[in-house]
Amino acid sequence: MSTATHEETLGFQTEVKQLLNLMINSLYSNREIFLRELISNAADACDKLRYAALDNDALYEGDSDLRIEIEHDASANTVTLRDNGIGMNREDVIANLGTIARSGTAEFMQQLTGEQQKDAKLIGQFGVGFYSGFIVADEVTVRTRKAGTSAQEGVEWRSRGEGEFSVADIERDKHGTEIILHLKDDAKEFADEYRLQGLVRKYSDHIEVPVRMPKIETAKDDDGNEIEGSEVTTWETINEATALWVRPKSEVSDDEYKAFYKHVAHDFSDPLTWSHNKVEGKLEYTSLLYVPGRAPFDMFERDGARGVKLYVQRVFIMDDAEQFLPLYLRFIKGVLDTRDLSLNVSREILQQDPKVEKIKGALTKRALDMLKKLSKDDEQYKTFWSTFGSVLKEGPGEDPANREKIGELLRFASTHTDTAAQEQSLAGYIERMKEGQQKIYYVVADSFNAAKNSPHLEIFRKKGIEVLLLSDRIDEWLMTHLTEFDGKTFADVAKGELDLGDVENEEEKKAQEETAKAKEELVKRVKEALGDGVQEVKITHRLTDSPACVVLPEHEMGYQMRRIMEAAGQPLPEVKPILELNPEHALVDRLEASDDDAFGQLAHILLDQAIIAEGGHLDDPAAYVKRLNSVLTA
Ligand SMILES: Nc1ncnc2c1ncn2[C@@H]1O[C@H](COP(=O)(O)OP(=O)(O)OP(=O)(O)O)[C@@H](O)[C@H]1O
Repeated sequence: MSTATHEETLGFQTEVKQLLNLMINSLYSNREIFLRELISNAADACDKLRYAALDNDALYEGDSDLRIEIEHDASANTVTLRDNGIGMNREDVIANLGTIARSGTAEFMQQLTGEQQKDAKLIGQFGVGFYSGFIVADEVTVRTRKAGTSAQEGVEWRSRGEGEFSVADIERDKHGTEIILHLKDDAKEFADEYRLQGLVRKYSDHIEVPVRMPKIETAKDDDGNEIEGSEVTTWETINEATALWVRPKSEVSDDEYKAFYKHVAHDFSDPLTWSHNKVEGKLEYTSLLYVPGRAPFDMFERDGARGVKLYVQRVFIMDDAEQFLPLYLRFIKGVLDTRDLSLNVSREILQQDPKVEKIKGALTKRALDMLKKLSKDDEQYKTFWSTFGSVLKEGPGEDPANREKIGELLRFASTHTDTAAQEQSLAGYIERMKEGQQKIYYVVADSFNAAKNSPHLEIFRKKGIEVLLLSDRIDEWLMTHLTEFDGKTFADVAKGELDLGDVENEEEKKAQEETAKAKEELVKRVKEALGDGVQEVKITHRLTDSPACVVLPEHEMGYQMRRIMEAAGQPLPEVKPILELNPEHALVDRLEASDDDAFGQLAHILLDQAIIAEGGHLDDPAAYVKRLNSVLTA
C-alpha cells in the first residue's frame, strides 16, 4: 500500500454524530444487519457502474465481472468487504461518508426521543446505511477509487465513529471500494466464515451480484500431509446471485418459477399459477405472486403466516409482509421487490407508509386478475375454489372497492345442477336468467340438503327460476356485503315479500290478489290462534308442495347467522316469523274447515313444521309432538 498524502481530519456533520450515537445504542440487538447494509451499498455501486458503463465501457477498466468479496481475519479481528463497483473520489467520500445529504434529516433527528425502542423504529424508517458498520466496529477504514480515474486518485477514509474522520489520497490500482471493519471486542463472532456465509444467504441470496468468499486449499503429499506453501485461494460464490423476479418473464421457465415457489412458500407441491409483473412509474416494484395448490395448515388462524416476502432493491427485508395484501387473499405467496421503501423499513413503519397502501391496492388487483385468468381453466379453478373459496368469500366484506371483481370469482351451488359442488358463477347465473327476471335469488341454510329442499324454492322450481344454494358458514355474512353484481341485486328467497319481477304476468298477480282476499277470514283466524308466536300471517304463492313456510322480514338477520352468533354466545333479540300459507294445499283446506279446537292444534302444527323445515329449533318440541299425535289419532 502506498503512503497516504494530503491527509486531513474533518468533523462529522451534527446529524451524523446523532445518528451514530443512536444507532449504536438502539440497534444493538439487531446488529447483524450491518452486513446487509454494506452488501447492499456494494451492490448499488455495482449497479451504478453497470449503468455508467453502458455509455462508456472503458469504466470497467478491463474488469466487467462485477462482484462483492468478503474476507475476514480472525486473528486481526477484521471483516473486509470489497466491491468493484463505481467507487468514490475524494469529494464523494467527504460528502457521502461525512454528512447525511438527505433533505429533512435535521427535522428527523428532532423527532428522536432517546427512548431505545421508539428510536429503533424511527431509525429503521430513516435507513442507517454505511454508518451501520459502527454497530460492530470501533474503527472503519474505507479505501476507494472512482472508476475511470487514475491509480493516484484513490482515497482512504478512516474513523472511529466518534465525531471525526480523516481522508487522505492514496494510490489504488483497482477501482471500487474496500471497507475494513475493525471489530469491537463484543462483535468478534462476525470474524467467522460460517457466520458470514449464513448472513449472506439470509439477507442477500437474491442480490444478483455474486457475493464471494475465499476458500483456501492446500495440496497434500502422498501421506496425506498438507504441503507448506502450497495454499491456493479460490473464490466461492455464497449467494444464489440471481434474483429470479428481476429476470424478464420470457427468460424464466415454468420449472424455474415452480422451483422458486417451493423455496418461497416452503411447500413441496407445485403452485396452481403465478403472476410476474414489473411496474415502473410513480410506484416502482416487481411482484411475483403465486396461488398455492393446497392450503397451509394455519389458513384459518388469524395470526398464521401470510403475506409476501419483501425485498427492497433485491435485498431481503422480511418474510410474511402482510401489509401488502388484504386478509381475504392471505393464501397468496410470493415476492415483492420495491425501490419505494427504505432498506430499514420495519413492520410498524409499513403500517404508516402511504406508499404501502398504494402497493397493496396494486397487488390486490394483480392477484384478482391472476385468479380471473385461472378461472378460465375449469379443472384448475375447481381445485382453487375447493381449497380457498371460503377465504375469498371474505372479500366483498373486507374490500368493497373490489366487490365486482371478487364477485366474478365467486362460485356457488345452485338449482341449475342441484349438486353440492360450488361451480356456478354469477355471470353464468345471469346468462340463464328468465325473461323479466331482475334479481339473483339465493337461499341460505345450514346444510346443502336443507338449502336444496327448502320450501321457499317451490315456486322457483315451478317457474324454472334458478336459485343459488348457500350453506357455508360465511355465506349469510357474504350476502350482506354482496348486494349487487353486474347491475343486478340479490334477493334472499326466505326474506321479505316474494318478488318475481316480470316473470309473473298481470293475470297471475290478479288471481293471487283475489285468492288473498278470499282467504282473509282464514288468515285472521290463524293469527288469533297463534297469537304472539308470529309477526304476521299471509297467503302465499311461494309454495306448491308444502302447506306453509316461515319468512323473515327483509332486513332481519337470517336464521343461519342467528344460529352462528348464538352459538358464539351472543344473545340476540327474539325475532317473530311471518307465517305464509299455501291456499292450494289440502292441509290448509282442512284447517279452514276445522272447528276451533282442531283449528288451533293444526295452526300450531303448521307453524312448527315450517320452522323445522327451515332448520330452526322449536321452543317446545314436546308440545309439537303431542299436538301432532292428537291430530294423527283423531
Ligand atoms: N461501496 C460503495 N461504493 C460506492 N459508493 C458507496 C459505497 N457505499 C456507500 N457509498 C456512497 O455513500 C452514500 C451513503 O451511503 P449510505 O449507505 O449511508 O446511504 P444510502 O446508500 O444513500 O442510503 P441507505 O440509507 O438507504 O443505505 C451512498 O449513497 C453512496 O453514494
